[in-house]
Amino acid sequence: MTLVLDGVRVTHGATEVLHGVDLAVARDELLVVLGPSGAGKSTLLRVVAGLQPLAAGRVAIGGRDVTRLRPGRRNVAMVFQTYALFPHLTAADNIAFGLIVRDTPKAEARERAHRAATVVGCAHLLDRRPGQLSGGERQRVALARALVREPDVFLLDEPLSNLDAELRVEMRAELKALHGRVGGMMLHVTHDQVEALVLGDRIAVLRAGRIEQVGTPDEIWRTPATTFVARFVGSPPMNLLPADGPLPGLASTGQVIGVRPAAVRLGADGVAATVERVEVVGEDAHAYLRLGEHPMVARIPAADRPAPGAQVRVAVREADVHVFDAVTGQRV
Ligand SMILES: Nc1ncnc2c1ncn2[C@@H]1O[C@H](COP(=O)(O)OP(=O)(O)OP(=O)(O)O)[C@@H](O)[C@H]1O
Repeated sequence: MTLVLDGVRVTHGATEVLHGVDLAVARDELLVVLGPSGAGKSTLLRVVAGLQPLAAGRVAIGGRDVTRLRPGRRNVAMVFQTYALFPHLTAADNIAFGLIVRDTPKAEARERAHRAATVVGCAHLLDRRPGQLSGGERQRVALARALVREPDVFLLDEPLSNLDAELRVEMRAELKALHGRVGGMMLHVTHDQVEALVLGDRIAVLRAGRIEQVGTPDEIWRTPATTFVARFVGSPPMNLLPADGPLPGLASTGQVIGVRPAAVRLGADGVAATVERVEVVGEDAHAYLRLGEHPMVARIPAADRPAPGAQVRVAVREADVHVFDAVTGQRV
């Protein structure tokens, strides 16, 4: 079972929002679509769900061309950012709803709803209505509702974004564990790079309707294909400097060098820099430096941080340098 998008183009009037997207999701793969707001992530999910007409291209699930199939005939289930639960129905009825409308006998629907709720850890909440549930509990009910239909593809549209930070981290881990238990193809959309790195078997980075890179979290992190990916994944973002800038000899003219903040070393040797400001984030500090006209940020242990205004020296190991083409932004 695979999901394949082939040359998918979507237009809204004169605006093209997906420019010929090719993407394949393997059997039992959790693929995260990562990109900034407006990149076309939700549109991509809607394409798979059958909610979005295509200007060109095709969608196949398990070798079957579903491009022209109605949403109800595709065997996909979507979990929305807002959960979209029916407020007047209990959790049990919300979960069973998709089965009931497909004429599943009531007793069987209840039984399957209970099983799905047990898998996601909300079996004790089945008699409550959405208004009596917390955000995280609603999230579980929405997941159970998707799960109960045993879909070929799960589509998750920023399902964690309405949760507070602590719960988001907890549900993120649970979602990954859930996928480990139930398998199936999951397409999970987020603009949160940490979520993508933690959750994804692979990540597709989407920018302005085009896929910039598809790879494992490790590949995306270690070998970003473009300057966009390099800066979008990582916080603070990767430093980019011209090859003939303050750290010469690391690349050729016409190239850009990239250095992750954690790879910037402050010490006795190297290029002179001024500390403009310092942010302390728990054990870490982000030192915002200026090397002549070029800004640079270093991530260092908070205990070693210099004072604002201090003069420091900056060194970078060659092995830590990423090189990109200055014009195309592509990795060299
Ligand atoms: N019905 C529409 N008519 C015109 N433009 C639209 C329509 N729906 C979406 N768009 C545009 O298509 C682009 C992609 O939207 P989409 O919602 O897919 O982005 P996204 O990456 O999911 O963003 P976000 O993270 O903010 O939800 C945006 O520029 C948006 O303004």
